Amino acid sequence: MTGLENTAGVLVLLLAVMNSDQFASRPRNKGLFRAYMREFLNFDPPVIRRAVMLSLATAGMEGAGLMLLLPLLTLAGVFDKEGGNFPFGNRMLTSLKLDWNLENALVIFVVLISVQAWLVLLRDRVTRSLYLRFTDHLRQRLYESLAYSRWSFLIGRHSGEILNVLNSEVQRISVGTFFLLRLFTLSLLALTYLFVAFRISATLALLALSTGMLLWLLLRSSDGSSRASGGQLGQANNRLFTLTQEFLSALKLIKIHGEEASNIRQFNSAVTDVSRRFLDFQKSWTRAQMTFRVGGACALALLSYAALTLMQLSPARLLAMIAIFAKLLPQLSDIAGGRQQLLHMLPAFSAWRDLMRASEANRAPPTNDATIPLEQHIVINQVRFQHPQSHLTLTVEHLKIPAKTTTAITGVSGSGKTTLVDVLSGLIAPDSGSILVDGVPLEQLPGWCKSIAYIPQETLIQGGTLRDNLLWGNTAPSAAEIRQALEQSALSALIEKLPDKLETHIGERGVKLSGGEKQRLALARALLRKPQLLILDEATSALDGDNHRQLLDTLRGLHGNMTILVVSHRHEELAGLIDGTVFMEDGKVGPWRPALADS
Ligand SMILES: Nc1ncnc2c1ncn2[C@@H]1O[C@H](COP(=O)(O)OP(=O)(O)OP(=O)(O)O)[C@@H](O)[C@H]1O
Repeated sequence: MTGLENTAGVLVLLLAVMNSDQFASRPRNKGLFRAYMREFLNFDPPVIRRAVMLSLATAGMEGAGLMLLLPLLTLAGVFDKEGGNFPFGNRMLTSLKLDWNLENALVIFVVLISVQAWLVLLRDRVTRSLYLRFTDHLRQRLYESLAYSRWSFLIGRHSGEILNVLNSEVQRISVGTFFLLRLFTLSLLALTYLFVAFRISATLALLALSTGMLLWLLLRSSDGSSRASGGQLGQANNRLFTLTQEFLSALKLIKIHGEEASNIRQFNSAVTDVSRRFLDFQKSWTRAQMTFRVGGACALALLSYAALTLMQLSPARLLAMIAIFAKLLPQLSDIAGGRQQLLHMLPAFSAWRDLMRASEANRAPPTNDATIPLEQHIVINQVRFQHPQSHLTLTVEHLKIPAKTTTAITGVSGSGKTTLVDVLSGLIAPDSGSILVDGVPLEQLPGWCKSIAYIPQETLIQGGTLRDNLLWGNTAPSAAEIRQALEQSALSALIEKLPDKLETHIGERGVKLSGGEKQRLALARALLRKPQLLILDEATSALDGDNHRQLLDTLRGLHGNMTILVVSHRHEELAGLIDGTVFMEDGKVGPWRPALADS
């Protein structure tokens, strides 16, 4: 960072946290706030610098406008010469070589206000786009980090939690950042007013400042509750997202079991909880502002009294002071409120940072686009793997799967078939042992996942058209390639019958397709990848007789073109299709046995 950026950063930091000892008194707050500021200041230093400059300029113009106020009133004949004797305002007029008359002073006043309005417009545009882009940046950084993190890390997190951080927590950071920028602007303006007040009457300004500090100290008590309610709001949002996510994924089951009412109850309670947490904070926030305003009004009355009776301030100066304090008070109350908003936002930033750190610490090794050919065999030696908190240990002494064969992986439910496939495809790194593709260790093959097509039991079908689904995850296949994939997966006849052909919309998650059609669509999409290794993980088990037979016919057609693994606990149905079998029991993986010997 340049010196100027540092200065800008320090300015933001100083002014945003006017009462920084409050943060200092809570080390976690302080550390979190620093981390947040670092993230923000490193985001786009030139634009932050511009926003700081514009805020300084608008505050300067506001100050100049105020300084002109009293000479103007004197010229207008409202006050006598003494009341209007303000060197700065007078100097401003004389330095412009203008006659000291009302018309010129009014023109300058209008010009000052117009320039200020223009600067405010520029400042607001810059700051608004700044905080919105910062929000996007946080969201995109986290998304990218999650996308590149290890599978083992992702499956350990509830998707509701991830959704909550990506959506509502980042949104709360956005609101906090808006208040940070506002706090900065307001603080500058408040300083400007105080500066002008000092020029009018230093004693009175000092008195006002001390009263303001007193009010400020009074409000410190609500800081802790702001922070705490921010944390509680985060938890309530987390529950809401988790429930929503679970509801959506279990929709069919909920309907079949008639569990709508209990789900609605849970959801309603989560929604009310979020509102309650939010209202709790709003209450303390508005209470803080009200305290400031009422206290401020009392202080203003006392100060006016003191100024008139004890200090014998001229009416002109007194009027100017009242005008300044009347402007200053709402600003101070907004500053106090803004601080509460920042404290309230910190737990959201903490949630974002924790998830970000965890996913970065679990970053998967990089992959590349080069397809790895599989010409000879996949060999697994002495592999061991245990899922966290699982009773099952996957154990492979030695397994050799010949290339271009079709192999059935069989075993009872829970014997570890999917785990074996995850290890084979590089999704899970084993605790020990080696996996060799044509003799090369998997760790040296960053493009291995690009050579694999995987079809799970629960196929991923997206909304949109048939074509959208075919192209998902595939880089621009030609029309001939699409035709061939559709032929191979026995989908051509169906598509021919549809009026919109490949442009037919299949509804959300493909609800307009049957289970078998979805599986064949998934197979066509998989074939478009031109995989070296095709894995079907119980992909046929949910299909009825016809669809099942059709899919097996398709696999028969692919036999010998690529290495195929069919995970199934009904391997007898694969007779005549497979070259070999791997049997699993309680996590132990047997050798590859030729199909003949198996039967
Ligand atoms: N994400 C996970 N986290 C923790 N443990 C897991 C996870 N996935 C699987 N396991 C453990 O591994 C065991 C085997 O699961 P796996 O899915 O590999 O078996 P499977 O043979 O494919 O079962 P099925 O035929 O029912 O699909 C499970 O019983 C569970 O203990």
